[in-house]
Amino acid sequence: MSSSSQPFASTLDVLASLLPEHLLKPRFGIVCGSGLSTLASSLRDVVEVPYSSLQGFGKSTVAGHKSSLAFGLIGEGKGIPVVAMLGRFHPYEGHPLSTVVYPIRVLARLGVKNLIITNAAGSLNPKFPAGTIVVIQDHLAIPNLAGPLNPLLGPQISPNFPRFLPLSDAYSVTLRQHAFRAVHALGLPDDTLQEGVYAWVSGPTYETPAEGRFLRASGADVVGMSTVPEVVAAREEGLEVMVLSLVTNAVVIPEYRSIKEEIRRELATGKPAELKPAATVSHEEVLTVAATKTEVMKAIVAKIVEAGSV
Ligand SMILES: O=P(O)(O)O[C@@H]1C[C@H](O)[C@@H](CO)O1
Ligand code: HPA
Repeated sequence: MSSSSQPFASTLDVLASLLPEHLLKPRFGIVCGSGLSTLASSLRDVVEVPYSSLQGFGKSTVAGHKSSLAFGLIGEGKGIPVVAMLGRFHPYEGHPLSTVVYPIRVLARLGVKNLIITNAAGSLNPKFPAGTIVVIQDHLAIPNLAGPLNPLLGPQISPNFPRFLPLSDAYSVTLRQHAFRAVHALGLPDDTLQEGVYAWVSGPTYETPAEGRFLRASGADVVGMSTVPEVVAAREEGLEVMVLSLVTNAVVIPEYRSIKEEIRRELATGKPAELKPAATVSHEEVLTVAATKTEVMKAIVAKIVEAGSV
């Protein structure tokens, strides 16, 4: 899609008409993942702009995602202007990839230079239980490997962008360092924050045990249904990017049980085989765990913004 077919001018005009001068040039963008929209509650002087008033924005249809941009200040004194996306768009909702990444491109055009993306994710790493926050150091874009789901497919949005975008440096070293310093400065336990690899899957189904095992064997620590298209577009726009994944559940990867063996035993002993259905994950569980960690996430995000704005 070319830049002329995206309504940037209209979106930016609306924002300029609604925002006071001191909020119009945010230094940081923050994408709030599932259940994490309350990350914006620590902003001061907040102006919230519903996505419905912005041409080019979709509507977020997933529980735990609001549908607005929140502009405000973080930190003491004059404060640092930031913009938070309260709700994102996922391809599984039916949004085209150009819509999924449109808000990121708008943030870049507002002057945002640093982007903190958050998400809720399932853990593939037994050392990362629910509640762990993972600083993402790399990703596996599973849909990109199997089909046309890269947001940069098609005509380039700007002639200034490279046709072949490198991603070996996608995750900002500076911002990741700020995150680990933040945990130390806040006096949080060392295991609050870990680092690892995010596997992007299209969803909306959660993983089968075989898929979980495959992703784990592929080197992924967490898995989720968002984020990677945003990272790719943000890098194309030249932003520094970091991702904080909040582990909300363990991906269910049980030892396989042999039904054949169980029935053989039943026939031999006369004792009925147990039913014991497998454990499952639910979005309610994801939102419940996310809610328990928003204060910690908020504190870490604020410290990263302060450190990244000096
Ligand atoms: O938008 P995020 O990635 O935070 O949301 C996760 C992935 C799915 O959208 C949903 C599954 O529970 O939560
Ligand atoms: N799998 C994929 N996406 C997710 C999960 C999961 O287990 N938890 C939260 N988002």
